[in-house]
Amino acid sequence: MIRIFRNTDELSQTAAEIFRQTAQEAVQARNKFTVALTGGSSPDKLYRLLAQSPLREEIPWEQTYIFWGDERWVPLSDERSNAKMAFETLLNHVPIPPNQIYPMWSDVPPEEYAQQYEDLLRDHFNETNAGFDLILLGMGDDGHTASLFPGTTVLHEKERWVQAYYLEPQQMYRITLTAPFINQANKIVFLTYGEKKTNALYEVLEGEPNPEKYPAQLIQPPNGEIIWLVDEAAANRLKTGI
Ligand SMILES: O=C1O[C@H](COP(=O)(O)O)[C@@H](O)[C@H](O)[C@H]1O
Repeated sequence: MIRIFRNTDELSQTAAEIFRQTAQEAVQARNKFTVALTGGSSPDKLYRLLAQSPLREEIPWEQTYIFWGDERWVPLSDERSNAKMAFETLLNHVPIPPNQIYPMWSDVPPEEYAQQYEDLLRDHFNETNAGFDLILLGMGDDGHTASLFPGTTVLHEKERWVQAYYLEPQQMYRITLTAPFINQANKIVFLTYGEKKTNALYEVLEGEPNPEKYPAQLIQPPNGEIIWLVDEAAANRLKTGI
């Protein structure tokens, strides 16, 4: 499903509403809500909304478990850290038990840590016997999502849930959930806005299949729901929904 908004306020408000509703439904069904956060700049407004009344009081934070879809391999104090941004805008302001928040740390070698994070996820989901209730994703101007960048070997991963690799153009390690694992989620919500994303959004949603160049095309949950929340600027070249 693609939903197009006039501005980022309306888009973020809808994303916050989906978050609230999904959390409440998951807790009702399993007494637990498990979500993977996205990094980058796109979720900033959403996170701030979730931390404010009335949504703050309506979300079952005590039963919420927070993971990340990807991370830049930097310490939590680094401005580029996806987790730092989420703590500052959201997690420091809501009553989630700290032991239910799982940032991707950078204090052991990245490949080793990727395996540890995968083990953590496998333990978590073995207990509940369910996939993520919700994965939030952004999309870069180049069509990457999470840390699934164009032309990288992680795009071909079939078995692993989490992988780390050196991203040469950015001269840094990245750690990311893999596409097959993301696709096991019950619900995936993309937040995509701004005219810089117009071309990539068109290619991902309506262009020829080419996930090597536009990795967000890999995100197609066979059993889950996928919702693209986009603004008019990003949707400018789309035929669908306009
Ligand atoms: O590097 C990243 O970029 C994408 C997109 O970021 P945005 O600033 O365009 O929203 C983001 O989804 C990902 O988590 C992040 O690591």
